[in-house]
Amino acid sequence: MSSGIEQARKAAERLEYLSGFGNEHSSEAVPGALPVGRNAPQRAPLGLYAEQLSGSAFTEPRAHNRRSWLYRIRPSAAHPRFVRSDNGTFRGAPFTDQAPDPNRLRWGPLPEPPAGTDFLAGLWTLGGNGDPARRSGMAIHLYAANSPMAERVFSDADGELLIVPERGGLLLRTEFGLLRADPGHVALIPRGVRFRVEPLDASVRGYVCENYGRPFVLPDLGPIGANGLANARDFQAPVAAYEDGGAGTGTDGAAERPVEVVNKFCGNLWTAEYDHSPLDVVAWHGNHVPYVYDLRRFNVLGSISYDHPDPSIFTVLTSPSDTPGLAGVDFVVFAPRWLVGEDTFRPPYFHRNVMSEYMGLIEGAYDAKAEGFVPGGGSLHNMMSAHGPDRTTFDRASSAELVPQKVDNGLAFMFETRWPVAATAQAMAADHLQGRYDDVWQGLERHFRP
Ligand SMILES: O=C(O)Cc1cc(O)ccc1O
Ligand SMILES: [Fe+2]
Repeated sequence: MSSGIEQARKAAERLEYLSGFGNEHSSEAVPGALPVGRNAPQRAPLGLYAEQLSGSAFTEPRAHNRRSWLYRIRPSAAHPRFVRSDNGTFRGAPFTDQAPDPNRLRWGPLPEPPAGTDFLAGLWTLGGNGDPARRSGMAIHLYAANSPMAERVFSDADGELLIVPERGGLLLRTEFGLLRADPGHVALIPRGVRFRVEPLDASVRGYVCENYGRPFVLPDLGPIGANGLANARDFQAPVAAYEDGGAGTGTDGAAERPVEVVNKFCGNLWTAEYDHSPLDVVAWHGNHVPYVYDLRRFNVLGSISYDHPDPSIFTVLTSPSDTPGLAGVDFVVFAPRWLVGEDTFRPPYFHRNVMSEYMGLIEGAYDAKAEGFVPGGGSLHNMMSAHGPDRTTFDRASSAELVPQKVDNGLAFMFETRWPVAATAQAMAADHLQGRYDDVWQGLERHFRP
């Protein structure tokens, strides 16, 4: 095992977390670092600089207002000029490489990248919609990496990042502290928050939803009641931890080393070389914070009589738009559950949807597809494209004996967005784009006997 992985695993052992979604959390890595009773005392404790990070306009209603106060060794303003750097395979909206494609598309997993590829270099954009300069829309990325972001840090001004590991665990070192995300967990890095990723395994892979729109929140529960779906207390925010010096330093007074800070801004990467790590926040409080969530804690609800409910019942997080019920993007999980519907076609039904659906698979299989939809791969069923069970699944489910059935052989998810997803040129040219996806719906025979 490489010493990088060993170090990351050691740091990821027994992490402490703060529990709850959207809370006013607070944390200090050094006792007394957090000011009491005010945000900006004349002199912040311990010689720290006070700084606000605003994730919403100052004046947004309380229910949507997001900001955190950070108490740091250097103010974020102390940085040199950013210059454009190569975007590589990490692309931003507007996605105009290709005309948006109405066809059903499916990809296999990303190939293993060259040795020395870190999370940032390993990001590969499949497509998206909207415009980060308008703070609306989303992008779908995959990542494959095998190296730590050793001396570099990333932040995304364009949106928040929902990271969905599929293979291998990640240690996320953020301005707010450390998070661990293994396959089956998701991690969220809010807009503008600086972080580094260190793999906990030799080769890591997964998905990222970049949400340019309003921050993800828990969906309303309506008649479901006060509990269910993703429970707020299962979201975990980090406790304060800081680097004093270069990236990876944790001790007081270590020599400051240069750190490359990469910022994604309106679709492009910009880089500046700092003379210290910007992960130097000793204490913080607020509600604009990163978090992790274990998808296995999702409380799956469904039909206990008949029919297959719409998958909105599986929404973990939603990014609302100005139209009630119409999400910029929903994050939906298909977690282990019982199917008991009587006289019901139990797998996902055939349908055409005004919303666009990107699906990925974290492990196992998905109950609408017998084969070809594999962990690390993904499918895109764009606005109004006809999709549903493949032929094998249709035949099987149409004649299955309807005893109670546990679906527990996989963990799939969906990024469902209000606008069509335009794929990037690299996604349409990729070797791992499956050429004959349409065939899964071939041979669905005519059974009509009037
Ligand atoms: O597999 C899909 O296409 C996603 C999906 C799942 C489901 O249970 C119902 C509708 C739907 O679009
Ligand atoms: Fe669908």
